[in-house]
Amino acid sequence: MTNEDPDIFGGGSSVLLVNVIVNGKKGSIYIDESGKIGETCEGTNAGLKSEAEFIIDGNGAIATPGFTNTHTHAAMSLLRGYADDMHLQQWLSEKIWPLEAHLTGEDVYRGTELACIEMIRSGTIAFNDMYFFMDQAAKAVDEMGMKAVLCHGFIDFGDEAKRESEIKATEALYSHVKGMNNPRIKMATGPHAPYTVSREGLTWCSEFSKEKDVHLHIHLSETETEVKECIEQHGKKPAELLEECGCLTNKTIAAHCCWLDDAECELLGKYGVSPSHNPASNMKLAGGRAMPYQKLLDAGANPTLGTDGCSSNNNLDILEEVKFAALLQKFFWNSDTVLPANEAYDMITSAGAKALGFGPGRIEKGAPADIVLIRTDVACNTPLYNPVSNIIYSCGSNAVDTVICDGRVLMHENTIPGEEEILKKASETAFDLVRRKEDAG
Ligand SMILES: O=c1[nH]cnc2c1ncn2[C@@H]1O[C@H](CO)[C@@H](O)[C@H]1O
Ligand SMILES: [Zn+2]
Repeated sequence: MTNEDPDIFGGGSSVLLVNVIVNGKKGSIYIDESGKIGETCEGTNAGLKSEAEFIIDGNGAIATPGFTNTHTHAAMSLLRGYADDMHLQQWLSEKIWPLEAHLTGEDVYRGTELACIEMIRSGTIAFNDMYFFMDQAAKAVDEMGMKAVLCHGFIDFGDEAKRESEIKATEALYSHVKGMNNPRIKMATGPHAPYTVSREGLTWCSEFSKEKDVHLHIHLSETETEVKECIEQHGKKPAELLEECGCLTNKTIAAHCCWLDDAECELLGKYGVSPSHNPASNMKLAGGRAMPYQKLLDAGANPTLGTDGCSSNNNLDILEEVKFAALLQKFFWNSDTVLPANEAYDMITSAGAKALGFGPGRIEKGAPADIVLIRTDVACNTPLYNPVSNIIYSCGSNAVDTVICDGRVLMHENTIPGEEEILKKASETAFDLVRRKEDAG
């Protein structure tokens, strides 16, 4: 790749990608100033070449639609390696929540910047994020040039005063994101889970989402214990409770979904929910069951893929995650044909983009130019019988060379502007957070 001009990172320019493999053929892609794909064609298309402000020579790279991570807690990047090898409830209540009590907006800003670096490096262009101080997460996403759906993690534990403050935080995020007027950034409601949010809280979130036409992002049936407790407390299974509270729609993204039974899968299918499979987190926290991917797909749901946060993963590498997904599904359901490479690829491209409402997740005329170049002059892509197979089963994020989101180049020739400073600041911020917690006893 030839273009050395640092302005290539500025955005708002027309870009011609030449010498790439696009939709299975050698060709080129023209990106217009508005960040949309103008044309894709075979050959180098000299006509368009003269118009483009920047030309990126892909050197035979695979041009793939950028990837979408449909469940994470981006700023938990600061908690990477802070508490490992524990049981989920103990991990949350004894380690994670006490540390999160000391989080500041500045921490979330720095942690989200770090998360964006990691995601861009694995070819991710969009993510679905649940955390706190989300105005600061929005600032980081805006600056890093990615797309995101952001929600405040709404937890009321049945307490009315707490519920009121969570409602205020959700409304404030709505106004803030609306005021940013950035089409790459959306907000959602974020009822954390059926075991941390009351019926009233779940209902408020679903009504707010419908009224404002925004997504709803929730954890669902991650562990067997929470399913048992839900039945004891509410006399219903978790997905049934969500249906009753109006939380199941085609704008709902439900993370984990491990312990859903057949009838619950049918419910998610009926409403066109997007489940987010999080295999690394489920394996690490020993959830004991993999998401029933095939049942959800057959029922009409839109299965997608998420990494979960860096404290249960411990990275945000979607290429690592997608391989885990394809392998875990086969292993757990004892079927060597479940979740084949092309379906795993759909999960991180078209299905993910559909879940978050960020275009078709395909490289086609008129679509947002969300394009990733994956090198082919590397061992993991040699030989290149089947690009999709290699992307899912053999490529690591070290093969990701260039990342373009809405026509803006976020990484080129493996370089992301400002990366060194972002890593340094994130590391300082993380140690400072832990120090504040220890000082407070
Ligand atoms: O795997 C998980 N299950 C449940 N909660 C989680 C998981 N990972 C992170 N969080 C928690 O969700 C909240 C988001 O606002 C945070 O408290 C975060 O620690
Ligand atoms: Zn989560």
